[in-house]
Amino acid sequence: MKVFSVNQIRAWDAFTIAHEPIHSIDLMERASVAFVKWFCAHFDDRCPVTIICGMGNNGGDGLAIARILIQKCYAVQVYIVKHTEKGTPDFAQNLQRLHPQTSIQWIEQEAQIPTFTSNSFVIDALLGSGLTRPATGLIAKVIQQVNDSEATAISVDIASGLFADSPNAPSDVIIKPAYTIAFQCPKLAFFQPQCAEYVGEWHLVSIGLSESYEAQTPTPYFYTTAAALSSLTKARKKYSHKGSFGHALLIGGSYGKMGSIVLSAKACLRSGAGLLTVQAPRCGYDILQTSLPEAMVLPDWHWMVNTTVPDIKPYSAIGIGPGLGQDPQTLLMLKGLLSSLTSPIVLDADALNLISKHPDLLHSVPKNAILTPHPKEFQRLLNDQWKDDFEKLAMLRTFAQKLQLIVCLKGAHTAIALPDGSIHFNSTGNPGMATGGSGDVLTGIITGLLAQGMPPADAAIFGVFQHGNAGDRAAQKCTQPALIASDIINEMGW
Ligand SMILES: NC(=O)C1=CN([C@@H]2O[C@H](COP(=O)(O)OP(=O)(O)OC[C@H]3O[C@@H](n4cnc5c(N)ncnc54)[C@H](O)[C@@H]3O)[C@@H](O)[C@H]2O)[C@@H](O)CC1
Ligand SMILES: Nc1ncnc2c1ncn2[C@@H]1O[C@H](COP(=O)(O)OP(=O)(O)O)[C@@H](O)[C@H]1O
Ligand SMILES: [K+]
Repeated sequence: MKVFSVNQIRAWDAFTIAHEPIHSIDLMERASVAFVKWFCAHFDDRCPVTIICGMGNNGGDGLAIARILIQKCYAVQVYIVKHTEKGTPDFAQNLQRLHPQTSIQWIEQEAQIPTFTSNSFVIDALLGSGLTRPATGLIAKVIQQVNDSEATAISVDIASGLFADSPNAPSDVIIKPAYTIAFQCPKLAFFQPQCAEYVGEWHLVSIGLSESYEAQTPTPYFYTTAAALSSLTKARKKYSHKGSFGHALLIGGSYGKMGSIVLSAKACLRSGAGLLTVQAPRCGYDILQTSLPEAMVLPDWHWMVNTTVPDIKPYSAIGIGPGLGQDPQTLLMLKGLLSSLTSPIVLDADALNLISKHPDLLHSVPKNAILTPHPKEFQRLLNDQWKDDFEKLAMLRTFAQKLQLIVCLKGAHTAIALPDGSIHFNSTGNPGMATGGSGDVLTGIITGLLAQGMPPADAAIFGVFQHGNAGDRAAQKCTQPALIASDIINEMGW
């Protein structure tokens, strides 16, 4: 799914209005009906609903939502903040459409701001994607009052005061909703850690905007959905054999850190690789052979760390990094490996940290190599610091484009930057996965997919998605706090 900027979303609305064709007031109705459908499916009519409206189209949505909820027997109180003389035409029309007996209160001064009770829902329709400056004055006071209350806030399209495509200042006043119900497509802000408390749990509702506009309008940003990946899962042919599914090589582990490479190795096999060889220091030989009899082991002559450049001819993909350590001899091995590469590679953890310490190495990383840093590792690779998450994203994009690499910046909504300048935000995964070893599992999965011949960009996007999916299934079984990396492996399968 494409992620559009506010300007593109506005053009998308206009395109739909002109080409469907549909009146803008009817499009607003469609949006409001979609919001109410979501709301009624989640909350019954026992709790009072307060709707706070601005005078733009977001406020117009709020008024239409009020009308539809009243028809459905919800107890609704409407407040309108008079922040301008004249509302938009669709706001005005929806105000007219409200039943004369609807309880409407205009807020023209601070004393008219209500207190919001803890058992109520506050539907936030003050400001939407038309935000041009931070919220101030009366609107900011209303937002503050909502945030100070214990009411459950639900934002229409986007939290009031939150910029969709650019960073807010830390002092900006923004609704902190429990939920955001966004129309048609997510906003860039939904994927930024710094916006988390201003987004809450977000859901998309379709309002039937033009499919042809979506298809023909370019954007660097995408949101990965299961539907978009369905063509990547292929049934195995009846006469296929282990040689049909590639031979992966994983290099990692060091004394005290053998668990990492064991986790990667298990995940690699579960991703469907036909054969797996693990190169590890000799101290890991018994550990690997015992814990994972399905894998072959290539013991390094060194007892504690990896030092030997492997003969890479037999392997269709290589993954290096989990538990690797940063011994000077390991560094030499990594240098040798990078200079002899012919197959696709995943670089993770200490392989990335070694490259950070020896930045010249970055230039021997081949095109389309997949790097899987968490934010700290990425910051070390960049040797630079970002001001905010939007700048981090821009830096990620430039880095991947300039070096022609695939970079999976891990975390909630892992951002996968491709050499073509696109960024793909993941839609699966949960905070239960914030536990040691989860990243090692991902390295194994992507290496296994590469070994089977999946193109690197697909392997990164599909692997990250399936890793999160398995993590979600695991969390459902054992709860997020109890989840450990092995549970992700046990839930793998697609
Ligand atoms: N046909 C459409 O365009 C549709 C629009 N929809 C709704 O329309 C919203 C966007 O509507 P608008 O573009 O009218 O934008 P808003 O409803 O966000 O209102 C912005 C208006 O307030 C002013 N404003 C901006 N920042 C302000 C601030 N900090 N303090 C006070 N006033 C401020 C702007 O100058 C503008 O006039 C979407 O978020 C969505 O809720 C939906 O109804 C779907 C269809
Ligand atoms: N809050 C979260 N939501 C979703 N996924 C998460 C979250 N925290 C961590 N993860 C995922 O778990 C993995 C953690 O990787 P990493 O930090 O490298 O861990 P480790 O080095 O311990 O293996 C990444 O794939 C990341 O996307
Ligand atoms: K809003």
